[in-house]
Amino acid sequence: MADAKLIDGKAFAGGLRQRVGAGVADLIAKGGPKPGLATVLVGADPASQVYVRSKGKLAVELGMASFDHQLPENTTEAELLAVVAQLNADPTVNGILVQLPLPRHIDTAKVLIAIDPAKDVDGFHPVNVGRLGSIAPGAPLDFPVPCTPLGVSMLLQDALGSLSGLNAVIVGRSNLVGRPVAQLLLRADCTVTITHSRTRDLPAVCRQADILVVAIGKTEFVKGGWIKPGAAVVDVGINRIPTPEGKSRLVGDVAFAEAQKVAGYVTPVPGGVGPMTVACLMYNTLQATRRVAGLPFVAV
Ligand SMILES: Nc1nc(=O)c2c([nH]1)NC[C@@H]1CN(c3ccc(C(=O)N[C@@H](CCC(=O)O)C(=O)O)cc3)C=[N+]21
Ligand SMILES: [Mg+2]
Repeated sequence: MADAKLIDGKAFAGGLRQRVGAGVADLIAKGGPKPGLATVLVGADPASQVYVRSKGKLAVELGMASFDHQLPENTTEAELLAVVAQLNADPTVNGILVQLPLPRHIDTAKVLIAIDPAKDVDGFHPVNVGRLGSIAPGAPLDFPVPCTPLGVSMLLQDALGSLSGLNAVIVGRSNLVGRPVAQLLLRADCTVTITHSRTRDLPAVCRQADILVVAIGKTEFVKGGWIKPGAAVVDVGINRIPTPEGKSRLVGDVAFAEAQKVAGYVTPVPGGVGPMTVACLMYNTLQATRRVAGLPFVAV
């Protein structure tokens, strides 16, 4: 069988970013507000600093305002909640992203519920989780949807066209990825199975999948023999592993070389889902700004 087609997330994200940039220019040209994205990072984790910086940089490239808040590791929950309240009240801020994970002494759920749902560009507020959890098949996504799952569904729709009736198996049940991916694929009329660490005979369940989405956080966990020939495999994993030269490289949750021999489509790591996450954050920030300006929902 021929090797799988590569799903080029980096290229698709480039196009999406361009469309978002055009949407920002159009909004401002019509007298609308300049979209503003605030990122909040607690602590000095170097990888998190890189992500937050790249988000701020991209926002500015697309014509948005960027507000970066770096707080020390020992920030109290009350102090973080005060920052969130200040951003909620600031009319120049349309999107708020609190980088996760937060330090252990802070209650993440308490922080996420404090974010104004209209500014919740991660889609993690319970109101937005509930909207996605009760969406009708094919109904418009006219509220913030978690960025990585939104990116996954865009890539699948671009690669496969209609997803109607396909068997989708999701490996991983996190609130950040697995569950919202399941909701989006159910909306797209897939038959959805969510698997996890207690699933019996996981390889056999995976082999039923026309669409296999893997978000489990374990390096090269899914093997080639778990994949149905011709399936579309989306690898959400981002595992940083050391190289013999003392550097590090990114590896996914799927054994890529094996998958490539069996699958019909596969996303690479890096260059697959990761760039879509950041582009979808920009998309959500534009859409949040259009909504406060009272403009109708249009997908870009
Ligand atoms: N509130 C919140 N929202 C998030 O969306 C969020 C978060 N917290 N915490 C951390 C994770 C991680 N994350 C990534 C975004 C982009 C890439 C990305 O662009 N990856 C590139 C490679 C980047 C590199 O080389 O390091 C790629 O896969 O090609 C990766 C990871 C967003 N996250
Ligand atoms: Mg996100």
